[in-house]
Amino acid sequence: MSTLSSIPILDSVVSCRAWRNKAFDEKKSVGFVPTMGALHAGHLSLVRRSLAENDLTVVSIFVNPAQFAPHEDLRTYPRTLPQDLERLETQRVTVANVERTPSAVFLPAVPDMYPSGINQDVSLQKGAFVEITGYSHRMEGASRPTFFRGVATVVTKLFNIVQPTNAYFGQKDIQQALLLRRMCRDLFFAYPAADRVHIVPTERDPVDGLALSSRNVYLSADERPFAVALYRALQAAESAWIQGATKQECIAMALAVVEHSKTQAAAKGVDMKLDYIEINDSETFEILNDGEHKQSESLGKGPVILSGAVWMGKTRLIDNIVIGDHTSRV
Ligand SMILES: Nc1ncnc2c1ncn2[C@@H]1O[C@H](COP(=O)(O)OP(=O)(O)OP(=O)(O)O)[C@@H](O)[C@H]1O
Ligand SMILES: CC(C)(CO)[C@@H](O)C(=O)[O-]
Ligand code: BAL
Repeated sequence: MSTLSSIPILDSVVSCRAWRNKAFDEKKSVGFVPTMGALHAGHLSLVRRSLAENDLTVVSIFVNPAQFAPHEDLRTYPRTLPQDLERLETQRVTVANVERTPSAVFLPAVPDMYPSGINQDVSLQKGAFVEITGYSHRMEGASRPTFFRGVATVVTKLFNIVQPTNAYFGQKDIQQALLLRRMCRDLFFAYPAADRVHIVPTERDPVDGLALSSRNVYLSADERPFAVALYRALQAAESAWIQGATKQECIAMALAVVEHSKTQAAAKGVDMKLDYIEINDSETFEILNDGEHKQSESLGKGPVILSGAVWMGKTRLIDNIVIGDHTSRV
């Protein structure tokens, strides 16, 4: 155990297991917040939720090479460990007159997490990997075909090491959270059980509503004002949906908002490119048919996900709005 901060740092799988065994002995519940660091208020809202609901809270910081395709930004991904530790130290929640603060930070090294080694090229990978098939090819999976394999694999490892009672993920990465819930259900995880995988609402910039994201630091001052166009487009589609528009009409509304911002951005020399905007079923992630609109909820079909991704120059941002109650699922 290292002591770079007032919060104990567990810098190996062995030390994390020992920490967890002690918590088992003491019959303490453990909340877990997996992150890749560069912590912002979105991460901290997950931490506070865990503090409120568990005796102990552990946060992992691990930039997972397996979820980055070879052409993606693994090398430049923001790494801000000293600030991350400072931010975690400020988090506290009082429960029954007892103040809770984060109990430990798990900071494993890449060789510790990948004992057989790790190559970002899937065709060269060796060892055990986890795939959630049939549900990973739409939305983010369509644009990042190896992403969920990398996420499911590292989160399986993290869950096996930390063995959390509860785990917390952000709605910003809604498909990731729902797929991980499905993984826990399909593979009979006990720590956490599928219904202990919690989805926490997206924290947004208080001024314009941009979803907080570690990658926002890549945005230049010129790009930043246009980055919220995706959220505005999703909001436009949402209100059309609520008024009973067809799926195609909702998408058309959203595309018009993006087009408008794109033209304004281009006038300022900012390059903006839409990756996708879609409306998908929250269970299967299949794209909704044009005929399926808001009546799908009253027919008992449950919530739908309005989501998208946009490139602002070299930065890829995602966002979503869930229509209906996704917390009732799984
Ligand atoms: N704005 C946010 N509100 C709530 N949770 C969030 C937000 N942003 C990220 N999270 C959640 O924090 C956890 C860790 O995410 P991660 O460390 O990848 O940060 P990130 O901001 O999503 O980074 P990136 O820019 O790489 O997508 C995930 O469960 C993610 O969904
Ligand atoms: C869940 C996660 C920590 C796995 O590396 C990552 O995908 C993230 O931060 O969202
Ligand atoms: N929050 C998702 C992590 C990633 O984009 O790699």
